[in-house]
Amino acid sequence: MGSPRKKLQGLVAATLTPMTENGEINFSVIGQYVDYLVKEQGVKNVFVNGTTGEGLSLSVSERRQIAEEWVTQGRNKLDQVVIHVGALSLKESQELAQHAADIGADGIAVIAPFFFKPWNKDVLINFLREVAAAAPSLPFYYYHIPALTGVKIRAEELLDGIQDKIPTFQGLKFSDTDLLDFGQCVDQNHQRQFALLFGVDEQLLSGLVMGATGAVGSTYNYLGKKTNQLLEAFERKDFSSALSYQFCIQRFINFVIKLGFGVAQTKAIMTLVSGIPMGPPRLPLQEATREFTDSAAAKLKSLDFLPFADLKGGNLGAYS
Ligand SMILES: CC(=O)N[C@H](C=O)[C@@H](O)[C@H](O)[C@H](O)CO
Ligand SMILES: CC(=O)C(=O)O
Repeated sequence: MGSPRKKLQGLVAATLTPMTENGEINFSVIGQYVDYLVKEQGVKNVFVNGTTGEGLSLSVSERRQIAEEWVTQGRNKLDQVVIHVGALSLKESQELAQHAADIGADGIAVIAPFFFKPWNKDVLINFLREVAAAAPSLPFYYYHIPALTGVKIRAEELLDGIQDKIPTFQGLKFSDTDLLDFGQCVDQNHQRQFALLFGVDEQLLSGLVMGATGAVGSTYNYLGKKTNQLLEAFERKDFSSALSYQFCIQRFINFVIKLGFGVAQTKAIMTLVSGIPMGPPRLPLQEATREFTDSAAAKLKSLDFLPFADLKGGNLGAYS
């Protein structure tokens, strides 16, 4: 603690919370899950107990145990384990923040409270500051997801001068499609001290062009390898290949969105692709149907069998 930390970069998988058929947390597969992400997907950072992890549907005790399991199983395997500690109760959020520090997590993230909502930037910052102060040694990330929280305070406004108020502020997880707002976050991050992590997987390439320093998302659980190829192509300025990868990812996400896509469906896809049972989601989410899983499986298969070279003659011709 206290030593300068490595900046959070590259892909960060928003982890699912494995559950048994009885709706209990299935801690026994988290070790396997870590190995799968690292070895099969090339993903070495995780974001635990967020949207994808059904964090807001879990008890505080469950959240603590899950965080602990990821930190323990991830030791010497993962680069960073960031714990989402947002809650409607400031007290619970502080408890989780302190717990994350105690167990040796690498950072904490917080969403805006979404029942009684902060209606301006100052109120939101006051709330975030109180949580961050409960873990003064841990990097703090704001998790901007206005479509789910209903808190639409712009991220670029929040970022302006934030380190004076929250000294541990280290960055942002930006889960919104407003590239003006995101671009203005990047623009004011002159010293590049913050991690600006893009959170809309189907639009990652746009986020990268706009200056994202990394990405957090649900699809990196099972499309991490493919997305890493996108990142590599972008790094070497091979934008034609980067776009091919993005389109391939979009074809899949577009397909499942039309069938109805959320955390329950992500659990079904991950179970299918990784072989690790993620189980059903917790109410109010409903388990994915067999029909969904079969269609998603067929789509994944067809995309994997389509080599990127074959795309060149088609709609990507103009870019190659
Ligand atoms: C609302 C939501 O869950 N967003 C996730 C992260 O923020 C994304 O990773 C999406 O699941 C992904 O972009 C697919 O739409
Ligand atoms: C996508 C993401 O970051 C989350 O599930 O919280």
